[in-house]
Amino acid sequence: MTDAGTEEEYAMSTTIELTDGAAATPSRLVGGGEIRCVDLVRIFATDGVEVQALQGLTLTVEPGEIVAVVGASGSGKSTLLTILSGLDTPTGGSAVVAGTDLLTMGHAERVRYQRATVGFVWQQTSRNLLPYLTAAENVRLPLELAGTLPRRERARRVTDLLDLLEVGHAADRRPGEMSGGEQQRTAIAVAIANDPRVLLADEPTGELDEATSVEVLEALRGVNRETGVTTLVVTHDPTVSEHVARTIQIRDGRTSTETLRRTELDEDGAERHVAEEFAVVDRVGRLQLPQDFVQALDLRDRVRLALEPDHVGVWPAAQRPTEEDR
Ligand SMILES: Nc1ncnc2c1ncn2[C@@H]1O[C@H](COP(=O)(O)OP(=O)(O)OP(=O)(O)O)[C@@H](O)[C@H]1O
Repeated sequence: MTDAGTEEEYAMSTTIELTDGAAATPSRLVGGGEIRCVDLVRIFATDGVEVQALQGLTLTVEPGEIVAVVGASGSGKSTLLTILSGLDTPTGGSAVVAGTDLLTMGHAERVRYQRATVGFVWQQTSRNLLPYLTAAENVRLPLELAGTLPRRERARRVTDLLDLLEVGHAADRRPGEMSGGEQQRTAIAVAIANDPRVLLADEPTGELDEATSVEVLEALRGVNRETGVTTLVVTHDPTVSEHVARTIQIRDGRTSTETLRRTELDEDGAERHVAEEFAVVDRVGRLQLPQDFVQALDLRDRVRLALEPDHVGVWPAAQRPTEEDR
């Protein structure tokens, strides 16, 4: 057998163990970023039992981007958002948002971070708005607390924000007198009142019906486009990917795959929506295959691998690839 033959034989018979979830870091994501988490770990210990809610999660969101993080129940979405909002501290790894290191910030910096750097929209409409204040008063409150905008400009700012979120008609209504969608759109106005650099939304459509959810997701997208605020939406709803250019899947406390959407013009000048799926590769080369790929080929335990000049082939271990496959 020639040397080349030996190499080919080696490539053909290489197998990898399919472990349950590999850490994730596409190399293009290891740059700067307005939100940057690297190998983020959060371990909860209750009654002597440890739960690893985040198991080395890596993700970067560039300034001005809107990104959705999607995952099943228990995958670590809320844990991630709670850390990014400064309400919880990770066990390990690093998390930097708008230049603030979330692992080392002190009390005063944390308060400043939560008041000025990030805005939040939570799932429970009741958590976002004070029930005894009108929509306009709710939006005005963070402006008064911050005190950065001159008093005479606050009323104009409130009107502009309510108009941007298309809830100007509800300015004098209390949350109990508004629909769920109107409440969440008002909540977005509250969250961006002080012009934060980053907007975080945790299941913002969780309590809404399908049509209203679309309305709220489009409102988030509109705000991102109009103001340039870097936006991270966390949800279990996979249809969110139709509303944002980048969706990151989270599985077992790690980012696993990404879907990128873009609009192209075909030869006739007509718009065509293209979605591409990427697996996320970490610094040591681990990647998670998408669950539907694993199921479609019944991949389990180990798979056959082959390195080709421009791609890597993956086959069920029992199947030998033909020249055509490769
Ligand atoms: N305070 C806590 N103490 C102990 N375990 C926790 C705590 N918070 C979260 N967990 C566990 O960490 C894991 C991730 O939880 P997390 O709430 O982040 O998931 P999620 O993706 O937001 O789920 P859901 O969509 O159901 O809200 C789960 O196994 C959960 O039980």
